[in-house]
Amino acid sequence: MSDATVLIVEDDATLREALCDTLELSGYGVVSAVDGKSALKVLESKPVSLVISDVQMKPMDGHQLLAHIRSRFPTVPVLMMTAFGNIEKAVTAMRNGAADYLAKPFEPALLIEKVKTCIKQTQPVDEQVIAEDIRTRELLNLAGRVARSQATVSIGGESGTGKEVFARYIHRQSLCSDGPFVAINCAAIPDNMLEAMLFGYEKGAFTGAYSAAPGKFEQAQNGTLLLDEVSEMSLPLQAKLLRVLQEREVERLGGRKVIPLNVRILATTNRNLREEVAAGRFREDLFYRLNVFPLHLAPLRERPRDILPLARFLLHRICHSQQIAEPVLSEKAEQRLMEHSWPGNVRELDNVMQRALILCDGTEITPDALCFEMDLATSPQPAPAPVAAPAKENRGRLSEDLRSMEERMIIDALREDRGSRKEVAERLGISQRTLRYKIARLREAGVAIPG
Ligand SMILES: Nc1ncnc2c1ncn2[C@@H]1O[C@H](COP(=O)(O)OP(=O)(O)OP(=O)(O)O)[C@@H](O)[C@H]1O
Repeated sequence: MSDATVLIVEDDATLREALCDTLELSGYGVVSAVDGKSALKVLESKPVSLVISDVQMKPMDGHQLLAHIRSRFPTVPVLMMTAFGNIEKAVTAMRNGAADYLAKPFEPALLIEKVKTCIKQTQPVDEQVIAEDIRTRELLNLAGRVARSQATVSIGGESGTGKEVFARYIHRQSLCSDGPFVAINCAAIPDNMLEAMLFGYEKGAFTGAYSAAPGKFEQAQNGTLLLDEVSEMSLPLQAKLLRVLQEREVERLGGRKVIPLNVRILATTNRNLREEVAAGRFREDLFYRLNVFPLHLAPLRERPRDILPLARFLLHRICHSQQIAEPVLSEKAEQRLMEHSWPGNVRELDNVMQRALILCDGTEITPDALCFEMDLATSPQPAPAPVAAPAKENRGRLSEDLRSMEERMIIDALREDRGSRKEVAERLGISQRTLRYKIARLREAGVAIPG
């Protein structure tokens, strides 16, 4: 018995019943719909693992239904059934994102085999990469191709654009995907600790090194090491990193043994590395080592066709992890999401969706439930009134969540702009005075302010 549910969309009642019976007998949960419109209703109301749809249907044909599913339910695979001999339709469907196709008539055994494969191939929710906009699709395609080489890849782009998502994707598509994926955030760790964490250390190498420990390079052996925010590394440490990358071997701190490395290196940065080199903050030779294959993720506002599929995906991911029913986005809410400029990119969209889930009535997200970060930064209290009362246990948490989100945004922005108050205020869309006031409140509360 499988816990997967298959949705069958077929207007021919006899065939529909035969398909349902075959799948039910094989242990699948089955729901059916007579046309595209009712299929979308089913998808809105319950989680579905796979859709099997006829191509020739009216008024919405299978291709149109596929387009709706790709944009509104991007995580659900679609298996298309085409008339025998109509291979062009099958090719078009595959190009438009169908997982596979079946040419009618087909044997029940073939149906079961294809269903099994499609469901097995469905990626876990945390491995999915949404790429609906042509710019993102092209980049993903490029990432897939470069993944199979051993080239060092640097991934640039504003904060929250999905650089780590792409790095993980490259690892999964690479020849070392069976090996470990190890990430280290170079910005979050003080320099002397970062060195020990990267290269490892022997017992007694420094005060507090009570036992030997392998570094991230060793941990990533035969896999991938992601150097997140690599531009934040100090110049002396950059020199040490360069040596390891050149020699392809590492020595632990306080150790003598040379450990040969077989590690694929990926690096991300939200700064312009060329500018960092020009300003003398980043070594030119290390820049060329890391920049063998540069990929650049555009800000979300420059790939608008990603916004709604990402919003639906993020909603699905949050609801899935919290095991709650998934509300739909109203048309007006979708419009509002499209109008926003997303300075915090996909991470901001994720935050907006998390807040919307707290504020909405549980079935539909309307514009009132969309609380953007600029609203948080400009108003001392959460601005919008909930459409309906949020669940009781969430009421007290709401203002607390919003306040800590605001604090985090201010601190992140200060860190990113290296403490420049003017740029931070501009970026957050608040006056310098308001920013000064908020920083003073944070200091009073004992929060360390960067810069
Ligand atoms: N294309 C995408 N598909 C699915 N989820 C995405 C995508 N892009 C970003 N996300 C989600 O957005 C959030 C931010 O992404 P990520 O951490 O990869 O960004 P980043 O560019 O590495 O950010 P930073 O520079 O701040 O480290 C994560 O929750 C991630 O899962």
